[in-house]
Amino acid sequence: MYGAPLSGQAKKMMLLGSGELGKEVIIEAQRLGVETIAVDRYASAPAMQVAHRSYVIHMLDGEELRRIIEQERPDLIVPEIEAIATQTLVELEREGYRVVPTANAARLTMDREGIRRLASETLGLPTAKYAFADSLEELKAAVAEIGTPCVIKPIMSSSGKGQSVCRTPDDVEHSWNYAMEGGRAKMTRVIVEEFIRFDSEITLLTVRSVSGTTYCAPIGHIQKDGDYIESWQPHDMSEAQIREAEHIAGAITEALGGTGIYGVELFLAPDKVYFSEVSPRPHDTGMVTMATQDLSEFALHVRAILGFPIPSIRLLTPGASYTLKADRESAKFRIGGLEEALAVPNSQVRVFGKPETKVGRRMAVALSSSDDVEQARKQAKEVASCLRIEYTE
Ligand SMILES: Nc1ncnc2c1ncn2[C@@H]1O[C@H](COP(=O)(O)OP(=O)(O)OP(=O)(O)O)[C@@H](O)[C@H]1O
Ligand SMILES: NCC(=O)N[C@@H]1O[C@H](COP(=O)([O-])[O-])[C@@H](O)[C@H]1O
Ligand SMILES: [Mg+2]
Repeated sequence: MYGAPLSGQAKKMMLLGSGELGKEVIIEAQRLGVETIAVDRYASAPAMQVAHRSYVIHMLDGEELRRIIEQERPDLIVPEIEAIATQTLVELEREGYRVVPTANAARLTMDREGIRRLASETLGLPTAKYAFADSLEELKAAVAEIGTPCVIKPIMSSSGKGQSVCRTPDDVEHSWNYAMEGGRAKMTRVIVEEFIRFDSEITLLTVRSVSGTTYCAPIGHIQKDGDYIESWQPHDMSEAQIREAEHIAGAITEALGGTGIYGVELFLAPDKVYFSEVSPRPHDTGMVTMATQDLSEFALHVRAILGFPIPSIRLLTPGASYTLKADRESAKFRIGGLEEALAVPNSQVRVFGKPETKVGRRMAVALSSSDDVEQARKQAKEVASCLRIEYTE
């Protein structure tokens, strides 16, 4: 039971991170009458444009984070990105605040080391071989141990930032410099991972709610330079692969605990399913669920974290998503081609409303549905190809 937004008796949700995924979370929360507060490092972020209030703070600064949380006293603190002062969230949770799904899940997934050690060393889940390094010298030794090709990533980064494939020992220095430029926090540690030659990769959206643990139909996706380009649902998998994928997703989400949606990323190799990483929140490749499921991943997250039941999740149709990315930096641009894009049948577009473009920044996504998943992929790609960014400065 809760009162109307802004009445003083409302259920208050504070989102830490206000990008395209958070925007949809806020919309779903408002559909259930929740008061919403959006926080991010820059003004006019997508979720801020639909929230009741917003704040611009440096979310890696524990003091700033605590100040805003104590001022607002939200019922739910919902991390939307990894780069947050998670130690402060752990303390606030101890003091009685509710962090989604748990402060410990946010802490462990904030850096690749925490979640990788939990998955591999504590739970014994299959992962690529890995090692960590804090300097170029250590990285050379780590690459020699793992072998080439290998993948090198800052331990704190997302959407492929600072990530590169190291093909020969001669590439190590370049990979190190690239990781140092791309990492989010002032952290120099990197992870080196064995390069997995997978046939395909998926996100298994896993929902933990009062109704138990439920798995959405697997989402296949293609990534370029560590960032997602297109996704589709369902992805064709054998029974054995589905069983193994659900086993891995069940184990990692059980260990992280709490309620909400998790995006479990898995690599499908001919004879093995590998755990890659997990988001304790909606996943970018899961935007496709806005076109395919009765409850999108955002609706599921909100329902689960509010403690409401999720008796069923229905895949209504196969579907696909395809991203629109910027190719230069600009604060003056327009997004065009919507007339042509929306003329493609069974298709939709989400324009995120980000105030600035950057090289590789995701600005919009095309969504399509069809009885046939391959047809849906073609349509989504066609829709995205109609969209264009016109830079006016
Ligand atoms: N060990 C690996 N072997 C082969 N490919 C890999 C490996 N690690 C990562 N990749 C490729 O790079 C992509 C991005 O990697 P990863 O998910 O670790 O990065 P990320 O920055 O956390 O991305 P996001 O935040 O978008 O999930 C993977 O989806 C996969 O396509
Ligand atoms: N893979 C993670 C992911 O997709 N996160 C989404 O991108 C936003 C940041 O975008 P920006 O870097 O363009 O500001 C985040 O706020 C989240 O919505
Ligand atoms: Mg990933």
